[in-house]
Amino acid sequence: MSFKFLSQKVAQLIDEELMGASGGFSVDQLMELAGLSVAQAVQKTYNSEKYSRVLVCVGPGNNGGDGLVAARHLYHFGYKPSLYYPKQPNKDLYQRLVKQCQNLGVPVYESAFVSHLNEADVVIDSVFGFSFHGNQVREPFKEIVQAFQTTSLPIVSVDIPSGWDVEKGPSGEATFQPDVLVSLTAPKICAEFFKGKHHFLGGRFVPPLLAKKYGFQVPHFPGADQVVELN
Ligand SMILES: NC(=O)C1=CN([C@@H]2O[C@H](COP(=O)(O)OP(=O)(O)OC[C@H]3O[C@@H](n4cnc5c(N)ncnc54)[C@H](O)[C@@H]3O)[C@@H](O)[C@H]2O)[C@H](O)CC1
Ligand SMILES: [K+]
Repeated sequence: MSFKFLSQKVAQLIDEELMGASGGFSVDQLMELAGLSVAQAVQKTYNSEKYSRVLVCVGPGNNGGDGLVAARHLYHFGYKPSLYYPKQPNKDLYQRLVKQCQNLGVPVYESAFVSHLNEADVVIDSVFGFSFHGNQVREPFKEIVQAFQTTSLPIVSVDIPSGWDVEKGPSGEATFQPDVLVSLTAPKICAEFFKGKHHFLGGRFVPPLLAKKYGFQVPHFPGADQVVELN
């Protein structure tokens, strides 16, 4: 199936429509399904024996929220997740998601990123999603993206490899290639520059009429899977 890639603007419009009066979803619901997709993509790709230590890098927006949800599911899937969360917004939803992880004994780190990275087997990049803008990554996230540039660990990027231009792709200080990309709702234009091993589509919540309105199709997801691998 040929795949339509969404522009940043359309991705934001779809997000708003899904969470508006016509869509009826709450952000909690979409984030829960998005985060579950990410956890399932990790489980399908990385064996929890060999890749048990998962460092989830959490950004300041909803992309970060997806990572918080994924961390919780990965714990229940038998992984040993930890959170690197250097800038925790004062927002009820994120605070509840962190609390849910802390109740499972998931460690939450706010500094010494590289030392925690060296303790991990796989890294989840849930720093920035489709609202990233500008060609400079501001601290405290610059350090994370710079480490993504040089680490030999497998990286799983949620929706957008963080620091990439949402449309132009690798740019400036973010030219790393994640092993896995989990596009949510539909791939964004930058996904055309993805050269990693596995491209999954997650976010199994798009009504066909909404997809039709924005000119894309929802592919067949196998059984009860929350992700489908795109070729
Ligand atoms: N329907 C869906 O597809 C859903 C997608 N989800 C996820 O939500 C993100 C988009 O979330 P949003 O809160 O709009 O923004 P981001 O998380 O992408 O990050 C924006 C955040 O980052 C800051 N920022 C922007 N540019 C920079 C920069 N150059 N340097 C430093 N900081 C920057 C900005 O201030 C914001 O705070 C989407 O990608 C999906 O992952 C939902 O979870 C579920 C529904
Ligand atoms: K990301």
